Amino acid sequence: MGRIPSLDIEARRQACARLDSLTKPPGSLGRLEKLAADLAAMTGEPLPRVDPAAIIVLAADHGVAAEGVSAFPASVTAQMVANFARGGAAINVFAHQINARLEVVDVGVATPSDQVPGVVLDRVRAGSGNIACEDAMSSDEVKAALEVGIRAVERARAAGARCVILGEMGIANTTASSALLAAFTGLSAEEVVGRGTGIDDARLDHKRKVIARALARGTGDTALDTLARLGGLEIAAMAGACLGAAAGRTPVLVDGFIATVAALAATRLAPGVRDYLVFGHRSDEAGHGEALAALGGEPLLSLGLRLGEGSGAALAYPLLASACAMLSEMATFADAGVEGGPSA
Ligand SMILES: Cc1cc2ncn([C@H]3O[C@H](COP(=O)(O)O)[C@@H](O)[C@H]3O)c2cc1C
Ligand SMILES: O=C(O)c1cccnc1
Repeated sequence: MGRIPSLDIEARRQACARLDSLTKPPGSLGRLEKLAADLAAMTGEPLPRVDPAAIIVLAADHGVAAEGVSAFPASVTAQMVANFARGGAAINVFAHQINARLEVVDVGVATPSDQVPGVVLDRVRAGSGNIACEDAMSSDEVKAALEVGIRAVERARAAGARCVILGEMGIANTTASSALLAAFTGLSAEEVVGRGTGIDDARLDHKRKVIARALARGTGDTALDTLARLGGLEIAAMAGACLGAAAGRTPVLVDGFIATVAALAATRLAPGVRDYLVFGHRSDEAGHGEALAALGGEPLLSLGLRLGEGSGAALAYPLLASACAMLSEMATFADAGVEGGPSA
């Protein structure tokens, strides 16, 4: 992976000039105009394109599931991987709608997905350690997981992808994500804990205590160390995917809570990643607002989703495609003979 390039100011300038020459009052397409200009700056293309999109779902298990922090058993991770492979999950449906390539990568499901056709096996270890009482993984394992994400983005780009959507599957990963968010921001367990798959009040209180125990073991001196102590294999892989996409000027459409925390981790590893992030939606998971605030992210959609898998980002993708189409396909005042253009 190379260094992360700066945004292309000249491509943004050209995109902005064109936006003002199109047959509409200046600024009347609101955030779509900013999105078009941002995508030009990211890609270095005055007329950017985001099609085709590629969705990468990273899957792994979490030792902390043994603490009873999820409404579902850890075995659901492997079962959902099989469901993704058969095409039956929400993300399969949304991927199909936006004609996106969907790849499911086993980074560390407890039971290897080697019997599941179509799943990419790029395993670092069989599930992470229980962060309540041990590190999630070693520093070398974090580095290996980052590489898994970088490789997945390289495959997507080789297949022609111009935009990457990162999704995840891993029972108990909202616990690890909350712990990471607290470590990166200095917030308390109370401020970052959420209901994940839908736990009740008693379990929420227990989950908060589990996160507090994990944080009390120490949060690490570097972002890599924090990921090793409190993270998860798929979260580290998603962070690596953000690094790889940014290095190749490929916009990353960020999903919900877990994906946003992974993106935050990536920016702590390499601040330049931030320039390549577009935020798809505001999740109902309690800590998502804090994760977005830490990144200064303004999501496109707010639909009350709390699923993950990349689902909210996939739903937001048509807005990116519309921004690009608007910029390249609308007529200018001059072309259309409409009065009142920029030079009038
Ligand atoms: C059937 C099913 C499908 C899912 N798809 C995504 N998640 C989401 O829920 C999990 C995180 O919540 P928690 O931390 O409470 O376990 C992750 O796997 C996430 O991707 C799912 C969860 C379930 C049960
Ligand atoms: O926002 C998310 O990514 C999320 C929220 C709850 C459960 N799983 C994922």
